[in-house]
Amino acid sequence: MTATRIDGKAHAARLRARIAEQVAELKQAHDLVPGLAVVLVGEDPASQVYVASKGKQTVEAGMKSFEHRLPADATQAELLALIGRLNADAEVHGILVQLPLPGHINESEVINAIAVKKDVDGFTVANSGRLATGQRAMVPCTPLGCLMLLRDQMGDLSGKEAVVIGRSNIVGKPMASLLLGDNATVTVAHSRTKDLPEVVRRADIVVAAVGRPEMVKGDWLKPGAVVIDVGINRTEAGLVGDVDYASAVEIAAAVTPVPGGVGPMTIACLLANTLTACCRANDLPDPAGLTG
Ligand SMILES: NC(=O)C1=CN([C@@H]2O[C@H](COP(=O)(O)OP(=O)(O)OC[C@H]3O[C@@H](n4cnc5c(N)ncnc54)[C@H](OP(=O)(O)O)[C@@H]3O)[C@@H](O)[C@H]2O)C=CC1
Ligand SMILES: Nc1nc(=O)c2c([nH]1)NC[C@@H]1CN(c3ccc(C(=O)N[C@@H](CCC(=O)O)C(=O)O)cc3)C=[N+]21
Repeated sequence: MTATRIDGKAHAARLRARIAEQVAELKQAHDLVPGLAVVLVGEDPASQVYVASKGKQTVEAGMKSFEHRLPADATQAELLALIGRLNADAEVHGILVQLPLPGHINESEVINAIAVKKDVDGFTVANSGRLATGQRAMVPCTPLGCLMLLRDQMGDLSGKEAVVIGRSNIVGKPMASLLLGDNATVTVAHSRTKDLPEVVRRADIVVAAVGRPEMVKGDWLKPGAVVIDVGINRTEAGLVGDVDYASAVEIAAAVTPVPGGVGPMTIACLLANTLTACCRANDLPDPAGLTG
């Protein structure tokens, strides 16, 4: 039997509709409009595509979108000055600095200049630490989107064996924290992991965030596993994930496709975090069902 194709695109569209409703209520009850500022340094074509779709979906949800494009040779001081202005701007509730940044810029200094309450990516040290210690945080968008898809597919994750492949600060580590928060038993694998197929074979949940086209094969999987493919790899054959979808669907219970899986959820969760940041900035309760 072939696995369920987890329709991240449709799930994200439903999530955005719920966000738009809550944004309309916020406007009506409190005359507040959430605002998201996106900062893009340089002209990386893939980044341009994401930034454009983020701006479009922000406006469609009834929020304000502010785009700031800096040339590839912009200095770190210029970037920090811009972040300082956005931190002080009452119309801006969320700030996203598109990564990667050009090599001459210190990424962590820039990210940590973002006001913690406006850090809708959840990438500052303060928000990473809050998530890791179980305190109220802004949760990184991609892992939050993966968690929502997993809960939707499996219900309670308590006691499930989860294997996260990849240990980056923006995907793998926060994903592991979220799965622990839902009481899964979590293994984090990486490039030094010995016998990765054997590690993956014990997992009820596999989250692949590696950046290697179609690395995870169907015969690595435990029959009935739920597989979340975070990978976005541009190959000559087009956009592919980190999971070999064709062989995975023969063994798994459910698999996310690329495109149309995690990617659209990432952007929807960015909108969710912007709404959450706006509510928190105004001492209102968190929006229902959006914070993970
Ligand atoms: N859909 C979405 O919204 C998003 C998608 N992405 C995509 O997700 C993927 C991962 O992104 P990101 O976390 O930023 O990537 P990083 O390059 O920061 O991290 C990759 C991780 O994979 C591990 N790894 C590399 N090779 C292997 C291997 N052969 N076996 C096991 N582990 C390996 C690395 O291990 P080590 O630490 O030892 O080097 C590292 O921990 C990329 O394809 C990226 O484009 C990213 C963000 C959002
Ligand atoms: N500060 C920061 N925050 C990020 O969240 C961030 C970032 N920098 N840098 C780049 C990565 C990557 N990322 C994606 C978002 C959406 C899709 C997405 O919607 N993908 C579509 C396909 C899009 C296409 O065709 O290119 C899909 O999977 O269906 C993919 C990748 C966010 N990132």
